[in-house]
Amino acid sequence: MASNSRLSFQDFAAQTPSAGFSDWLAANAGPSWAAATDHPFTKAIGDDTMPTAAYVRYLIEDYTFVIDLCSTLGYLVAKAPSMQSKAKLSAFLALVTSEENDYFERSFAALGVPKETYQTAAQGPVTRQFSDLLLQSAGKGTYADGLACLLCAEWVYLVWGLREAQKPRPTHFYLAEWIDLHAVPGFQDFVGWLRTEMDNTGPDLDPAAQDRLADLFENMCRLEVAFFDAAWAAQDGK
Ligand SMILES: Cc1ncc(CO)c(N)n1
Repeated sequence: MASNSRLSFQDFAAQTPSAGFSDWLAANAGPSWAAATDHPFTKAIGDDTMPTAAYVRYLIEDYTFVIDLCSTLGYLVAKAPSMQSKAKLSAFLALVTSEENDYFERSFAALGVPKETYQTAAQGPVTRQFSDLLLQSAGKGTYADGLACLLCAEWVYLVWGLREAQKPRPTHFYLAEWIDLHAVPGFQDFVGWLRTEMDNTGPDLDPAAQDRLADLFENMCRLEVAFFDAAWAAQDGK
């Protein structure tokens, strides 16, 4: 929705007093939010119907994204206003650089992707846009700008992860563990904290800054969709 036709946070909060700033961001992103969280790629993970070539394409792109995600978290640790916020963000950074990195290494080994390939892969156009948006927002924007982008990326993954976690786990460990990484209580807590942090930060911003965050969040949703599409849509060809 263009910013001139969007429901302002003030009007949203007046209509829905129980909702927070993060609810406004997701509601504003409407169709893109739904397309990202319901993407067929995510359902194929849980249904164990993922074509191997599509998952390999996805994982190689995602590893380049995750490296940039770690840099983004570094920017946010620097900009976070309190020790508590720095602790939450750096704990997540520690997890991504250890447990999640280990997941990638084991998955690439199982899928026969050599180290040289995934460590030096050039980003495709969608991943580059995606990483640029995250890095620019967190690096050059305000703490709230970077937070809005990170919230979108992690919340989208929590929503599909929790939904797919209700199905029996796929047999391939790299599919099963990708669901669990995004559905375990620790990840639920982190996304819950991101929402609370956004809910505490957003309402005090001026309306122009609030609109900027809504644009960032919506653009992130669109890029999440494009990211899944890029791995998924090419599957017939390869
Ligand atoms: C594209 C993308 N978005 C979000 C996440 C969750 O960190 C991820 N791994 N990849």
